[in-house]
Amino acid sequence: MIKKVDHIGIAVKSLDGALPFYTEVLQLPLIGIEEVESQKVKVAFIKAGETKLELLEPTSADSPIAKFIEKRGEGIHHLALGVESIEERIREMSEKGIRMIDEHPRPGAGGAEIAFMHPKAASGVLVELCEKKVKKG
Ligand SMILES: C[C@H](C(=O)O)C(=O)SCCNC(=O)CCNC(=O)[C@H](O)C(C)(C)COP(=O)(O)OP(=O)(O)OC[C@H]1O[C@@H](n2cnc3c(N)ncnc32)[C@H](O)[C@@H]1OP(=O)(O)O
Ligand SMILES: [Co+2]
Repeated sequence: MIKKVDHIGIAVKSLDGALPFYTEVLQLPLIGIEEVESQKVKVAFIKAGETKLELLEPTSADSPIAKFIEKRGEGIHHLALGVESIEERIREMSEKGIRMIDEHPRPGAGGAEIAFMHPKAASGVLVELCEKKVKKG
């Protein structure tokens, strides 16, 4: 069911302010930066050995990241688990009575499909299911 920890999401006020610690101090490679409009975030993926760090900057005041930072300050935001057949995984979770934020996958960064579970279902951890769609052809 779960292939790996795909990434750890970290809420930051600004990518410019947060990136140097990871890329210069820790010397971790920056994979890329992209905006995910539907989630109102700009994200920077950083390679960290077998997994990735995802720094998330809010792109509007009503971004979930802006709300999170307002309430809790910068810090670890979510845990993203790599899965296959994300639609089936969501169905499985719902059948197990797990409270899902997303009943259907939504577009995520890097062409992934993502779906969030409610933090209450996972002892206060926001868990993201993430399926990397392999580009055909
Ligand atoms: C694109 C990219 C990608 O990977 O592809 C991404 O990751 S996008 C990443 C950004 N997108 C998302 O996060 C989308 C999913 N998130 C959401 O739908 C929402 O942020 C949410 C439902 C988790 C929380 O919404 P909210 O803050 O308005 O709701 P509430 O304030 O009522 O929060 C409900 C309860 O969850 C808690 N809570 C809120 N956010 C978190 C969090 N990140 N981790 C753990 N607990 C959390 C609150 O403290 C509260 O607990 P208590 O009741 O005890 O106070
Ligand atoms: Co994520």
